[in-house]
Amino acid sequence: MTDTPINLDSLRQRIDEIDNDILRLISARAECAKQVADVKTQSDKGAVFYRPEREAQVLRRIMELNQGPLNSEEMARLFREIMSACLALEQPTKVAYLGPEGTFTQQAALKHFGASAVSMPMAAIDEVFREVEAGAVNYGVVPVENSTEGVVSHTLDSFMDSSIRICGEVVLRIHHHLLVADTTLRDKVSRVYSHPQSLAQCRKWLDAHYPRAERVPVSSNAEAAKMIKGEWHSAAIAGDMAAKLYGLEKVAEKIEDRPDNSTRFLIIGSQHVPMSGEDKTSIVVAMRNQPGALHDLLEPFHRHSIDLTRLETRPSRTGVWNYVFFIDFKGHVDEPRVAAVLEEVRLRASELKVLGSYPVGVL
Ligand SMILES: C=C(O[C@@H]1C=C(C(=O)O)C=C[C@H]1O)C(=O)O
Repeated sequence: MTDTPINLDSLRQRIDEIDNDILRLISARAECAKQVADVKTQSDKGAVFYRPEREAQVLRRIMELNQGPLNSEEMARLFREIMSACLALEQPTKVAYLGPEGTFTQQAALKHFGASAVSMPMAAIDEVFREVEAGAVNYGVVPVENSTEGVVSHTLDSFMDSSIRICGEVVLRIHHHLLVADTTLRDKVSRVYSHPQSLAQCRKWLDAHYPRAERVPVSSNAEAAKMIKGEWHSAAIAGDMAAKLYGLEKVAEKIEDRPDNSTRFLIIGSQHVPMSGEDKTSIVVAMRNQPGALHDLLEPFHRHSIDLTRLETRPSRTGVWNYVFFIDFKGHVDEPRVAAVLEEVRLRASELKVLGSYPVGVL
């Protein structure tokens, strides 16, 4: 090793000097953010402090400028936290998420808003919607689709009778672990608790390693983690946050059947988000029950070369909504070509609701 004491000392002195600079610069940035808050308060009626499009632009710019040695995701994560703290100086952001504590949705909320946001667990998806609608919180975070198991239908259904808008998205890699408590007899595990989606995502692994264990679906992975505390023959499938929160040990790590297993979450609120330069739009459309309805709906997108990223059909719950399609596509409602397509779709559909245009998830 070349680390003689003299070298180590001088390197640490250099790090101290750099830290002084970082401290000074972060403080200067925070001062600026406070001034931004003053400008917003003076110019807006009911000032909106959190600006998803601006945050996405800041993070994308940092990732582009970054030249290492830290990788761009890591660098963006650090800037995410700096912005989170700056925004908290403007206004503390309250975020409701699908709880209980320790769920992947909480992890998604943390990833999107950073640690300075105040996050509150809700017992169900429609409660998250209600809290946002009532103005009790600024934003909500709900899961919407999983790469292995598909759509979270509760979330889509909640949009049908709500005025809530989508303000953002965040995608999380989902790693599941088999967890036990310190009182569990590991070789006697006869029951595995988890959320039905997680059980499904680990089906093959369970078939291979615990073919005889009873699989018990519960309301969330965090709930599963909590339940096994008093049961010596039970294990839970959950993620890192739940493992840490309930002090459980990992018997096996990353047991999801697909290595690219990920879940997409939506940030819901009430604001219109301006263009960030790389955006998505979500709409819900009802078509009349007639042959060729789906073709008529999709044709304008094709003709205007607009990229669809998701198409989901839900059964209608009212007479008006015969066939209901949830469509995500690349682009923003403020772009003329998108506005033109939506105008055409509006003429062909019996109902069209724009759920929101928002920045494509950065982190
Ligand atoms: C500073 C602003 O307010 C908030 C904080 C941001 C930041 O720290 O960079 C960015 C967007 C907003 O969420 C702003 O709107 O520019």
